[in-house]
Amino acid sequence: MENGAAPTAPAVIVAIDGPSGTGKSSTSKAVAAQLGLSYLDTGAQYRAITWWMVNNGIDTGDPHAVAAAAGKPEILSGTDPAGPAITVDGVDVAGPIRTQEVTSKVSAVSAVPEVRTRITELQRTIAAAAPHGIVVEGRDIGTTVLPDADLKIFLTASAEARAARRSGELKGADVNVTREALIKRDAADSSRKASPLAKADDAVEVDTTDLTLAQVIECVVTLVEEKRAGK
Ligand SMILES: Nc1ncnc2c1ncn2[C@@H]1O[C@H](COP(=O)(O)OP(=O)(O)O)[C@@H](O)[C@H]1O
Ligand SMILES: Nc1ccn([C@@H]2O[C@H](COP(=O)(O)OP(=O)(O)O)[C@@H](O)[C@H]2O)c(=O)n1
Repeated sequence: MENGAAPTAPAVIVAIDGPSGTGKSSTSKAVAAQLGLSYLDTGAQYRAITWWMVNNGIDTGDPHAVAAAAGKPEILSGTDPAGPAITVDGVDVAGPIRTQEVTSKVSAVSAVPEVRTRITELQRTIAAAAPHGIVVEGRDIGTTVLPDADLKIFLTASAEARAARRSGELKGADVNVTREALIKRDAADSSRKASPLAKADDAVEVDTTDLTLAQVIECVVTLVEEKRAGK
């Protein structure tokens, strides 16, 4: 099978977690496209709700205010790996959710339990509806959102490699500033009470520090194909 899922291939649910810059989005999109699966970027959903809070004057540093507003925005996520769309109340926010302001506030918003309950429910509904299966990437997919996933991957990489990758994207960004911001966000995501960033006990850990993106994709595709063959 070269491209797309064979009509008889069983649906497969893949959870890909890990800290920032380990390659979750690039790997997940490519694996989903190659195997004919749907794709869900859960970080984009947390960014979208954060964008809405900022746009509506909610103090993102006040967990009570964030909790009270958590049910208000309507967040819709597309699942096409070739063009994953995200809208809030009908507005395309694919660009605005990537600003520095949203990036600096997203950890505080996503630590609020009411936000997580709402977004987790959306994620489970989307995963259940995927016809051939789905690759879902985030921080708590293997541990909390989809604990029965067929395959769980936990990507890691050194802080240096991750910072170099991220500052390559943010043209002109100082690599040391990027590294500190990334470490701070990972610490916040790992230490929160409500479903923190964590490796599930049954996840396969892949250290991508010295691997090319193509090598990581190949590794994950092989693991998915092995799972499918055994189903
Ligand atoms: N193994 C790798 N080697 C080099 N660059 C990579 C690798 N994996 C991802 N990248 C690049 O690093 C950046 C961050 O990757 P991304 O997939 O967005 O990470 P994450 O979703 O984990 O934050 C992207 O520019 C991507 O192309
Ligand atoms: N499953 C998830 C996914 C993201 N998040 C939050 O959303 C933020 C942005 O996620 P992202 O995947 O877009 O982050 P990067 O791609 O910038 O690393 C994370 O830093 C977490 O605070 C989460 O709490 N749980």
